[in-house]
This record gives sequence, C-alpha cells and structure tokens, in this order.
Amino acid sequence: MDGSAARERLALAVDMPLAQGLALYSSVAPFMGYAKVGLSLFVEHGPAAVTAFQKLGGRVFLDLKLHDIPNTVELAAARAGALGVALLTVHAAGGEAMVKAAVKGAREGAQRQGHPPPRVLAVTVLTSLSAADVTDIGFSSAPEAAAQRLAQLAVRAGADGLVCSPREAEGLRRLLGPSPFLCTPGIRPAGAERGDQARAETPAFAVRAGADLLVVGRPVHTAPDPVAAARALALEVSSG
Ligand SMILES: O=c1ccn([C@@H]2O[C@H](COP(=O)(O)O)[C@@H](O)[C@H]2O)c(=O)[nH]1
Repeated sequence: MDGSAARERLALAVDMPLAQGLALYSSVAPFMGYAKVGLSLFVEHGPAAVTAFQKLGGRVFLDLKLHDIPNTVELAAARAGALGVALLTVHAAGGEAMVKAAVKGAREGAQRQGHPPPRVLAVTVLTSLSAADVTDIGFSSAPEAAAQRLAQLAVRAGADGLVCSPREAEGLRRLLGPSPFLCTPGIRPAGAERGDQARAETPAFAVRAGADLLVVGRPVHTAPDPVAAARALALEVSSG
C-alpha cells in the first residue's frame, strides 16, 4: 500500500482546543486524511469546529455518538448531514429504530444542502470498556459477543459501518462480510501509553484484522514529534 492509501485509513482525533487542533491537523494532514471532531470541540464551538477543518481541506468525521429517541436523533443527524461531514457516529445501543432514524436524517440533511451523504457509523462497545465493565453495564456476554450483537442490529438498521475495538474487527468481518466500513479507535503503537483504552491494539493489528479506518489521538498529540508519529503510523498502516 502506498502513502496516499495509508492516509485514507487514518483519522486524527482532535481532542484539544480548536486553534491547537487546527495547527496539529495541518501538520499531520499529509499522513492523516480525516479530522475527527468530537464532543469537546463540538460542545465548545458547534458547527464552526466542523467548518474550520473543512476550510483546511480536511474531511470531517463528526464523532457525536448520538444516542436518544429516534425523532431527536433524526433531527440531529439531519443537521450533521447538512454540514457536509464525511462520517457521523451514533450508538448502536440506541436500538434499531434509532439507528434507522439517524441514517434517514443524515441522508436527507446532506441531500438538502447538495452534499454526498455521510457514512453513518454505529458504535458497538466503547474501546474504553473492559470485559468487567461490559458485564457491569448489563451485558451477559464478553465484549466480542456484545459487539457482534450490536453490529448485527446496526447493519439491519442500515448503518454504513461500525466503530469497534481492533480486537473485534476480524470477528465482525467474518460475521458481516466485506461491506460494513470498520472504524477502530483504541489504537496504540507498540509501547505507547494506553490511558483509558482497555481494548487497544497496534495499528498493524487493526489493519490485519480488517479495519478500514484507524482513529488515533493521544499517541500523536503527546508525541515529542507529532509529524514523525503520524508518518510512522502511515508507514505501519502501509506495511500492516
Ligand atoms: O469506542 C470508542 C469510540 C470512540 N473513541 C474516540 O476515539 C478517540 C481515541 O483517542 P485516543 O486519544 O487515541 O485514545 C477519542 O476521540 C474517543 O472519543 C474511542 O476511543 N473509543
């Protein structure tokens, strides 16, 4: 795989103040094709955070993890679609009707503004949850089985893809085939601090497991040389 193909498979999680995030994304953009705008940036700046990265030429992954009643989620997804984002997240645990509503809203919102429809990705089991946490919140199964159940629900509802741990990607590919777009946060290069990520794996592991898009935040933010860290990620993705 060449460098530009690796770039298509890397998203920078911009979990930091906007000015700092814009500067960081500009410097790593040759290696990372998506800027992921998450809760902290969106709570502080709203749609302006999205347009700021779009002005830099970045494709925006709007990671709001919508989770509410279907009508509310449809309205929010329509607003996100109208912003021209490339990817939007919802929680699969919101149920089939809610995921369906998100897909409908996102498509209609994008169409109204003449944008291509965003891919709606359903979050299965957060990568920060350990097996014990998954039991604690009421699943009777291990993370992998819980992720598979939620993934099947999301695909039935029309989600374009799934967010999962790299540990679950291979099983989901086997179960669901080549079409769902698999996005894996919880990426840690060998030796990197895990922080709050309980089910993390290396970039090469995620690629071999069948992930389409790898989300990376702190391993780039906290690196002594973030550009070198992004270049190393792209290299590992290319050879993974
Ligand atoms: O299950 C999930 C879903 C989303 N995320 C998001 O990805 C990044 C990961 O950042 P790191 O600094 O590389 O840990 C972050 O924005 C999360 O909100 C996730 O980690 N797990």
